[in-house]
Amino acid sequence: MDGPSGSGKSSTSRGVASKLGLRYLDTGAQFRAMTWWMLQHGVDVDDAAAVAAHADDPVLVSGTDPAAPTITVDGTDVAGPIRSTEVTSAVSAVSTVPAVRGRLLREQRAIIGDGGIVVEGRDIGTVVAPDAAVKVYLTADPEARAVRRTAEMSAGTDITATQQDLLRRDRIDSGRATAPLAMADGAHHIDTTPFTLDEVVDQVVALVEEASAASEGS
Ligand SMILES: Nc1ncnc2c1ncn2[C@@H]1O[C@H](COP(=O)(O)OP(=O)(O)O)[C@@H](O)[C@H]1O
Ligand SMILES: Nc1ccn([C@H]2C[C@H](O)[C@@H](COP(=O)(O)OP(=O)(O)O)O2)c(=O)n1
Repeated sequence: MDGPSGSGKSSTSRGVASKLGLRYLDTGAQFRAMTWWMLQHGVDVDDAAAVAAHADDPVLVSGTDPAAPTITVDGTDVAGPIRSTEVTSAVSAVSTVPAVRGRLLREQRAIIGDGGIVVEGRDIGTVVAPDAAVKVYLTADPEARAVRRTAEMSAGTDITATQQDLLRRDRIDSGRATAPLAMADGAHHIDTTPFTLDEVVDQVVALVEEASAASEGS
């Protein structure tokens, strides 16, 4: 499941995984955890060489229960801190560093290798798991994405500023040389703007059921 920020990847992926009894991996949380570690250790996130030099230092553990996903860095629970505005502002820069992507790619494939999982991010269908049984690319209008994100934040958060940050990250995530955000070959595109979360979950569950019926029939 790929798509830009606020398109509904996390909530849809968790809903689909829960309904189908699958595991769940939020790769954005892994990039955020790497970014949190860099900021904690005073690494200049705009210095790609400095970030690359520390790419293998943090120890990340991702819990894959869709009802209660977890993430720790060096044994510390960082589920809250990785959503801070500081991490959100810095995460696209850290995500452009090939050493960071390479390290996380290895860990993502190891987790996926255990089978039965919904994985969400920016490059899952294109790079991490191009042979996935079902690939989904979610989008939503920028206004809808900003309204959804702002609703999650504390009262008084400015929708215009949130939308500007989403669009800034879209530009970096889509324009980077390594594994840019892009729709994978064979992906199903769902524009979630007019649909409720439950409707999108049902659409994706139907795609998975169709794919599994087709593979049993072949
Ligand atoms: N189809 C939808 N309609 C309305 N709100 C949605 C929909 N899908 C997700 N949301 C809400 O939008 C917000 C952002 O969704 P999220 O799943 O975190 O997006 P992403 O992982 O793509 O950034 C969440 O508060 C979520 O509950
Ligand atoms: N597979 C991935 C997942 C996320 N990233 C990067 C790009 C995103 O701006 C950040 C954060 O991702 P995340 O999915 O947490 O972002 P949102 O919650 O949608 O705002 O990580 C990536 O480069 N590749």
